[in-house]
Amino acid sequence: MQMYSLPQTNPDSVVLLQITDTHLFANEAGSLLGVATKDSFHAVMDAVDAAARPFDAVVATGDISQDHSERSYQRFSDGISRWSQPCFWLPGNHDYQPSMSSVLPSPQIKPCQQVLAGEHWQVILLDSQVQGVPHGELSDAQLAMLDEALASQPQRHALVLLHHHPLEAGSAWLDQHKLHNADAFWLVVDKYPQQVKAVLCGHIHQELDRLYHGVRVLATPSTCIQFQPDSNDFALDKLNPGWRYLELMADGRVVTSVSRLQGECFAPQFDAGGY
Ligand SMILES: Nc1ncnc2c1ncn2[C@@H]1O[C@@H]2COP(=O)(O)O[C@H]2[C@H]1O
Ligand SMILES: [Fe+2]
Repeated sequence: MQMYSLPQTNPDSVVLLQITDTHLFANEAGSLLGVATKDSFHAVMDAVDAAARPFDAVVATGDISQDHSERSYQRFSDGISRWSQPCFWLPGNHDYQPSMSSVLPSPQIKPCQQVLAGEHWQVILLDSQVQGVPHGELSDAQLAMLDEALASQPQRHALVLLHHHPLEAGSAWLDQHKLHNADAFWLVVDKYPQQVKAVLCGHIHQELDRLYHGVRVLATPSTCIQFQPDSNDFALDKLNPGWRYLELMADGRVVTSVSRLQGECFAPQFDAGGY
């Protein structure tokens, strides 16, 4: 298990910026259902800069690329190089790990599964990808890694990151693409009820904040298209692209909020194709 230590710059908390489901293409004009994903990603980064809220690291929770290309990962890396903070990423169902790892080693993007975040927290990054299909599954090795990371740091609060949602989010079409062995995941998490404070996902392209097994499960809007909550059939939402801040407090609380681009922008075209 590769580990990285993120220094505590503020005595009260460590702040993470989550960016998810950028769905970038090699082609800079590449679009998903009419949304040019490079442009929406850059608009999100511009809005993060305009907000001027300090953060200690970026976490990217999968579907970084839409087309498997090395160029799309380079595009992500080039984009976030405007920031000096380190970035931790994990794969989603659309990612292609040989291309992802071709961007590494990068001075900014750290290939690690365990981040010791300041003095009080650890962030654990899981790979729930099953190559070629939209649903997720955690291998025995990933489950063992989660167990080991939690067992190794009993004094630290834990934030667990994975692409796929480990619960029913409420949309039948999306819930068939959830983490299929969620029960096995929760069996491990349930062994550490004092430690795991939150689970953070991407994949569902919508905001979610729900208590499950006594743990806060969070999901976050994509930087491109949004899926409509509680829709049993595939449906796009008109909400704007977004991102999330997570403030990991010394006492174990997670203070978190989602932000979105303002004004009318990046409206998807329902008949544009592209998936
Ligand atoms: N019209 C659709 N109906 C069902 N599934 C879809 C549709 N469009 C896309 N998907 C898949 O559902 C996945 C959910 O989010 P992803 O970004 O992983 O990518 C999506 C596609 O793989
Ligand atoms: Fe996605």
